[in-house]
Amino acid sequence: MTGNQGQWITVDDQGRLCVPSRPVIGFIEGDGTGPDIWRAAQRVLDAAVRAAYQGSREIVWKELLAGEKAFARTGQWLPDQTVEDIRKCVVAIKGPLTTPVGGGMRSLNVTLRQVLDLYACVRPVRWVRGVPSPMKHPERVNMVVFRENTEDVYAGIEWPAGSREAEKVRAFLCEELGVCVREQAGIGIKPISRFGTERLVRRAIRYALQHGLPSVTLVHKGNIMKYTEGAFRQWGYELAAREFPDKTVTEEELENRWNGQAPQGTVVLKDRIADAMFQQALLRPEEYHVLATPNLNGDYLSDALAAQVGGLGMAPGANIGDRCALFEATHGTAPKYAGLDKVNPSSVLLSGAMMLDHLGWNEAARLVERALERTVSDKIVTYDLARMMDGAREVKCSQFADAVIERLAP
Ligand SMILES: NC(=O)C1=CN([C@@H]2O[C@H](COP(=O)(O)OP(=O)(O)OC[C@H]3O[C@@H](n4cnc5c(N)ncnc54)[C@H](OP(=O)(O)O)[C@@H]3O)[C@@H](O)[C@H]2O)C=CC1
Ligand SMILES: O=C(O)CCC(=O)C(=O)O
Ligand SMILES: [Mg+2]
Repeated sequence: MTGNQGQWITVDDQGRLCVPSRPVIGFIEGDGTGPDIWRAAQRVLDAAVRAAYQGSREIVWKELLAGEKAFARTGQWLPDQTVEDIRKCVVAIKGPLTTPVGGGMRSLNVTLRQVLDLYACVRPVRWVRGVPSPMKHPERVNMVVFRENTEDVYAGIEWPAGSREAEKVRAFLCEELGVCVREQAGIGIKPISRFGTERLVRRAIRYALQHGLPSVTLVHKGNIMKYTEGAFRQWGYELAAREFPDKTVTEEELENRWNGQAPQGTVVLKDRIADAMFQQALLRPEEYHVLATPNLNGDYLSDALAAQVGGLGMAPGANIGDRCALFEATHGTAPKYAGLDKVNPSSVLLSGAMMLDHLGWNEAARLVERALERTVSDKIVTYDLARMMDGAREVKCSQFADAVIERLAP
């Protein structure tokens, strides 16, 4: 029990959640447009839980500080208490947090993923009926990105051009390894490990098997970055052959052994070079289901795929580890709209629906999704969708939440 009558979620030794009827769930409001979208989403999530369970279940929210609000109140951008509280809550949800470009502090979003070891960034990209899209057939886009969340160039190992450290690394490379890097070059390191790759690909394959999805595609740039992205591909295939020998077939096996028909209950494991994957996602989206990617490819791909189903306002996500999960939209703080009660809260709302599914509260999750779809079908939308839609009624972020709540009733 906690002071406010909520109860802690616990995790058993198999990694399964034990969710009480009044779980304490942490939330970080976020910077920029974060407070607007969070307030809107929180109201809808509470209403959906009430509608689904008539008071027998309820989320007890616990605010956790990070970003500008944390700095203003504590002098720290990411207080240790926040990290500790997410560990304690096991499940939390956050708004976007600002990261300065070209200097200043490292990303708080990336730091949270690293310190909590939330190694899989899971971003489902699915079209909601009625949402305007640049695709002729947005309904064909239905993919889940599994992005490695702790390694790659996001590891934060880099030095500015001309710094003592960059010069030292340059000298080492030249003297010890015979590799010359131009003077006045900024230097970054891109670590990709077998361990990090295997746990991500394992999770992606398990997800595809559990959800009956036909394929998992490893998205890499292994022709150029042979020992990082190329290794990601290689380790992914090796993991599948070792741990899922009867459950995965490669494209080669599919053709040579199975005549193009994958056996029942198996997943086809493919790989695509990242640049080609972007055009495949536009031209033949129906051939892709789960995408397993290193960190940077997944970052780029998830925003591009979001555009195919209506934009960043419709793009949910989750950062998942073996114990904790932190849900968040794919997009950032959209600072030019901060405080205007304008942007689309659907991404964080759909992230909330993912969170409800994670808790096993599937009924409430389905209510959220259905009410959102009904609202868009009634052409009640925020500015981002309104500008692509004929005859839409453009509403504010908070009014959109009101409209979704009105449509929650079964
Ligand atoms: N996980 C996180 O917390 C993330 C944080 N960031 C951080 O956010 C800051 C801003 O990044 P930026 O590159 O501008 O990217 P953003 O994702 O914040 O915004 C880019 C554009 O996407 C559209 N958009 C974003 N959110 C919404 C929404 N809820 N509804 C409708 N449209 C939306 C807007 O398009 P339009 O202009 O066409 O209206 C916006 O200008 C940076 O500091 C960055 O580091 C970025 C990504 C993730
Ligand atoms: O941390 C940031 O500021 C950006 C992160 C990002 O773009 C993402 O996670 O998709
Ligand atoms: Mg991104």
